[in-house]
Amino acid sequence: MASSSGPVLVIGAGLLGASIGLGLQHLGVRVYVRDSSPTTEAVAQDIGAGQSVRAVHAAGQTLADPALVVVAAPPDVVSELVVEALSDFPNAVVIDIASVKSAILDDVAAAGADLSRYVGTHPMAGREKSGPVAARGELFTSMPWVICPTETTSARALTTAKNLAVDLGATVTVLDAAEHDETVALISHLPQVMSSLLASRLQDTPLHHLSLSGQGLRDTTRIAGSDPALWVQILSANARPIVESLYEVRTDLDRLIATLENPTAGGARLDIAQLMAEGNSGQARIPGKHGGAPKAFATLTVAVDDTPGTIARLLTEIGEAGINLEDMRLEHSPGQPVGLAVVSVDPNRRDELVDALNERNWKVVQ
Ligand SMILES: NC(=O)c1ccc[n+]([C@@H]2O[C@H](COP(=O)([O-])OP(=O)(O)OC[C@H]3O[C@@H](n4cnc5c(N)ncnc54)[C@H](O)[C@@H]3O)[C@@H](O)[C@H]2O)c1
Ligand SMILES: O=C(O)C(=O)C[C@]1(C(=O)O)C=C[C@@H](O)C=C1
Repeated sequence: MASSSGPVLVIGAGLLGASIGLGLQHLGVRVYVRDSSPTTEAVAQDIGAGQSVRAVHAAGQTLADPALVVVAAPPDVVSELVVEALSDFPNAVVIDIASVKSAILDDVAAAGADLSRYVGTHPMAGREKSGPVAARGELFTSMPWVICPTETTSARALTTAKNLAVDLGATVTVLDAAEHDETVALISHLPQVMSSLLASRLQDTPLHHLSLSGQGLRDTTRIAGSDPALWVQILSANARPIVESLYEVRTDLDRLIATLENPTAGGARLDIAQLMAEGNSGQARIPGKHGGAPKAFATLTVAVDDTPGTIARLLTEIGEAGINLEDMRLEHSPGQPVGLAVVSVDPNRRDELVDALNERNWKVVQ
């Protein structure tokens, strides 16, 4: 049962707003969705993320007073929407979920709004896609959700924000806004910048070269597909800590360039090995699954026909074998009508899954 009580008004019914709406409605919490785009608002209603505010008004009905307002619009407009919501709904707790926190808090405070009912938050879950069509009610399951209260935040506002995160399956971490911004500069904003910079190198690469790309390039460029309009706002609102990280990257890049300019010089190979080893040790520190200690999963590779519905059938049959899928990625061989599904599972259940898939005539290749 949900701890959140409705109605919840979600302002900004895109990827994040509609995902929150979907998750809450699934728990039986009543949600309204509002968006500056009438079409987005209608789509969010159609996918089940909540009742469109325009549709409520068009039916001559009035909106029930929301207990919680979630501002899920792009960072640039969040503070004005928070201030407006605090004034329009004097009994509601108002939260936002933007990817930057200090600038928004400063603007809300500068507007003289009632800070006791406002909490800045940030779910550390998302996708490289925008809009309600990409929304998923399970987006937040087992993912961190940062909550940034201030000295003036009321106990009710803090509890309401925590309940929302927990209801949607997330794990709550409390940080102040400055520590949040410094942290995400390194673990979220720098990765986005590096992925975009890398992918921008590919703009003039001939297609027959790109068609040779393996999983490495796909892994490192997935988020380069993110919405530029959103990231302009995120990067410019958190510029200082991002610049600090970029200086450190520049030092490493200068070091690598100098070494590779003379790769046979004494000590050059050791320096390259050190840079790679430093990467190994940083990468090993990233927890495998959120909230728990890093865990090594066993993988197995299944050849799958490149036909509609095959992956869905594979996932269903893994589920029917009673084995929890921890991760999965798809690899494609250029020009081949088959793909490779690389499936990660508990090492103790791997052999059992291989047997179950073989019995069902799947081709387990590794
Ligand atoms: N995309 C992610 O991975 C991610 C993850 C965590 C947090 N966030 C944060 O969530 C927020 C929304 O991001 P998103 O990815 O859902 O973007 P999105 O583009 O999918 O959705 C944003 C929606 O806000 C609407 N909007 C814009 N101005 C508005 C206004 N004045 N009033 C009402 N609606 C308005 C847009 O029409 C759009 O539908 C951002 O603040 C972002 O920083 C994003
Ligand atoms: O997986 C992704 O698409 C993301 O990068 C999501 C991600 C992240 O860095 O983790 C991106 C920005 C948001 O503010 C929160 C989540």
